[in-house]
Amino acid sequence: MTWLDLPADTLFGIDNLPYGVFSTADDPQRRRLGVAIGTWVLDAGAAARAVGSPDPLLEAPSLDPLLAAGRPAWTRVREALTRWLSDPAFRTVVEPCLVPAEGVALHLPFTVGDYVDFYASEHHASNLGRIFRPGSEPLTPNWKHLPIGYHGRSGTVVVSGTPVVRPNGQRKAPTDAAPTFGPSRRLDIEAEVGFVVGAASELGTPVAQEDFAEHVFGVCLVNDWSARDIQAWEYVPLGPFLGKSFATSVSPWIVPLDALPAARVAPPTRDVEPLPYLDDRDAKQPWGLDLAMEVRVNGSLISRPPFAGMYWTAAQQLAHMTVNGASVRPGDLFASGTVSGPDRGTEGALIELTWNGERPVTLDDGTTRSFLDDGDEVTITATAPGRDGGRIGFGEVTGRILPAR
Ligand SMILES: O=C(O)/C=C/C(=O)CC(=O)CC(=O)O
Ligand SMILES: [Ca+2]
Ligand SMILES: [Mg+2]
Repeated sequence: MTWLDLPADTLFGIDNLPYGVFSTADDPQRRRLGVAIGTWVLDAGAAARAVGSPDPLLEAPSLDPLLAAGRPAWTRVREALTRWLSDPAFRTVVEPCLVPAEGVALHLPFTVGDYVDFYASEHHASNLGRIFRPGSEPLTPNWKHLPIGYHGRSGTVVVSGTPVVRPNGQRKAPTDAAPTFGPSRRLDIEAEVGFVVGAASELGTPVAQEDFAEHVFGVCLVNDWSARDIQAWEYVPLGPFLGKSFATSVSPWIVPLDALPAARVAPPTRDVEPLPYLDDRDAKQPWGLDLAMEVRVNGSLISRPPFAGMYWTAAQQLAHMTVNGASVRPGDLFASGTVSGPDRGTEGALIELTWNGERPVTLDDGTTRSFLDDGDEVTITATAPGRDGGRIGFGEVTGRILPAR
């Protein structure tokens, strides 16, 4: 229980406490570490000072030092924040450190290190296989043996709200004789879940699945904007490149893994036996997570992707990403891959929802979309089960398309 007067159905209750970085209109240059609670942002550094235990990890203008500090520090800081917001004895000193959330600007909360994007939804992978590689098996022979991924461009990871300029590039439809250059005509979204690495691992030493929570700090939402025409022409044989590197949007609030015990679920049954380092069948609690996502274009709900059905978990992805000895560093971000369910209306990308443009979606204003128009605003939200029947909110990742330059 918190001494704040929060509605029972708040998505930012005391069992969530996601971390972000904010500034206020009267001091726009000063970035501060904040924690979302109800309709407020707690200035975490100021609160620590107010209770008489200033904390350098909370004074930084980003989450970087906290991420690097590792699991014991994450536990200590979360326990302290919970105590300050629960124990009425702290109310008079902590309450002045609450800032109304509607008035703050939210920034990219950490320095993004390496960025990896996976491909973990069987439904998405099968759909894209059918669309991109008609006549072949939808799933490639490796798909159920390893979590397929690629390294993306961390420098173009942007915070929610950043406009996305339509990319120019080479486009070539299978029927075109030669490629042409110009603005993408098939600009798409990918609704994904991102995992933020905190504690580094050692070069040469893989991170086993059971050590997932020692290294991963928290979870955010990701929109992996994708120019399908550029992608389809460029991706053979090395994979996505300019069709995805122009921008990747992330939500500003990082929900700690510690907020998600009630969200953990068993992943779907795998029909191919995984190699030992990927096997999670005996794990006490594998890392399936029951996030209910929603995708809106200009406010119209177009899809509800279910994260619980992802074939590969984030713990398997981290184990795979490091099994060759590659290390991870604070701020590394890896995304799940597009979250698509088996049913119509649960696909995480327009290319699937509209089946390559053949069946456009109708928005609430009566207009239709195969892919995104200039001016369109895409917003992805998610919630997960929380304590005592409550829900954990992830906030949103949103972005509006600007015309090509
Ligand atoms: O199947 C392909 O050739 C391409 C697939 C993608 O575009 C997907 C990708 O970025 C990974 C994902 O989000 O699942
Ligand atoms: Ca993707
Ligand atoms: Mg991208």
